[in-house]
Amino acid sequence: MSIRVGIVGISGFGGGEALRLVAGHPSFELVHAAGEGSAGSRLEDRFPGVSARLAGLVIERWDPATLPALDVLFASLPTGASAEALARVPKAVKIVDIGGDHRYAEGWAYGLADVWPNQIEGRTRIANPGCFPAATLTALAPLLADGLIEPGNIVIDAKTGISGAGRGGGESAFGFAESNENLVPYGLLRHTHMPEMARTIERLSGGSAAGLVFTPHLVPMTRGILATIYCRGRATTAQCLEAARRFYAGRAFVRVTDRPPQTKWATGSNLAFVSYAADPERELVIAMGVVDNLGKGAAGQAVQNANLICGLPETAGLDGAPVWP
Ligand SMILES: NC(=O)C1=CN([C@@H]2O[C@H](COP(=O)(O)OP(=O)(O)OC[C@H]3O[C@@H](n4cnc5c(N)ncnc54)[C@H](OP(=O)(O)O)[C@@H]3O)[C@@H](O)[C@H]2O)C=CC1
Ligand SMILES: CC(=O)N[C@@H](CCC(=O)OP(=O)(O)O)C(=O)O
Repeated sequence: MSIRVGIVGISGFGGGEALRLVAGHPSFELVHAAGEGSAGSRLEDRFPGVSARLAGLVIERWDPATLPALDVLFASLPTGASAEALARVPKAVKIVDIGGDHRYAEGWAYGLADVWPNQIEGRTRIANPGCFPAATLTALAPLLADGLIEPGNIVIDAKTGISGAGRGGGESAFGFAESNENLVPYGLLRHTHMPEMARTIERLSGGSAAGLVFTPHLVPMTRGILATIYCRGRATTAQCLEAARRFYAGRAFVRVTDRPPQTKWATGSNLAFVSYAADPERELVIAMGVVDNLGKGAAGQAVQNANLICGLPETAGLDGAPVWP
């Protein structure tokens, strides 16, 4: 069975990773690529290593009115650029939005695929989580589900690779000379991912109010996120690990590890690694979550979501090993 796929924003980092995953997917066939500045170029002009089968595909100017017949559209546009246009995509086309315009929007399922797969299956509009929420919420979900930490008292200290800012670059974008051998905090007290994380923490904890502090830092690496999360709770390390192993039993993409996870473990994959260290005497629980910002943080999770809504095995096209070293 061939599922006809389109990618809008294909020249960007998220779109490029979606291209890589779709090109290697056993059931997906890329039939449409779209963008703005890149419109008119062939895929091989932008991606010299693309397979001969896809090399000649021309990137179209993004216009929902001229879409060919598609089963699934991956949208990887700058946040703020997709809401109006995606509303004009025909209902028959399933959409996975990698950007931030539809998280908790009406009619859209929140695509935290390892936690709520059943709420994604059967839907046609999926909002992929942000990259920091993907790392953070995957680590916190088992603790919140078991009441092991207080949802009102959470401090998230996250580190991200530079590709998280996109090719176009967000407010945190720097050139090589500024980002190499440098460590840069940004978005303090007002990062756009805070409301998304707060809302999801409330869902995970059965409605208790979330209270969180979140500070992301840019580090000089291309990919990867490590979220180190400080919480209040009386659990032991063993209880936290056991809760996570139970919560993610049978789930393909979350690995619960005894030792603290490292960003390189996830590079190029849709994996998330979680681990915990806790001191009940001090009522301190440290949760750690690692993802590739372009994998579980973007295109990997998007393909997982597309698999779920297309009735495919969740792991289709995603079971390759990470890149090492
Ligand atoms: N980078 C990451 O790690 C993550 C990114 N995201 C989100 O994914 C989305 C894409 O991010 P990312 O790939 O990093 O960003 P990039 O800047 O790398 O790419 C965005 C792409 O969108 C295209 N584009 C911009 N404006 C328009 C428009 N008006 N119409 C059509 N195409 C347009 C551009 O294509 P062209 O070259 O043709 O102009 C560009 O290549 C964002 O919402 C981002 O927040 C989410 C999780 C992680
Ligand atoms: C390094 C860097 O700039 N990272 C981005 C996160 C990318 C992401 O997940 O963005 P959306 O939620 O908009 O999809 C940021 O902090 O805004």
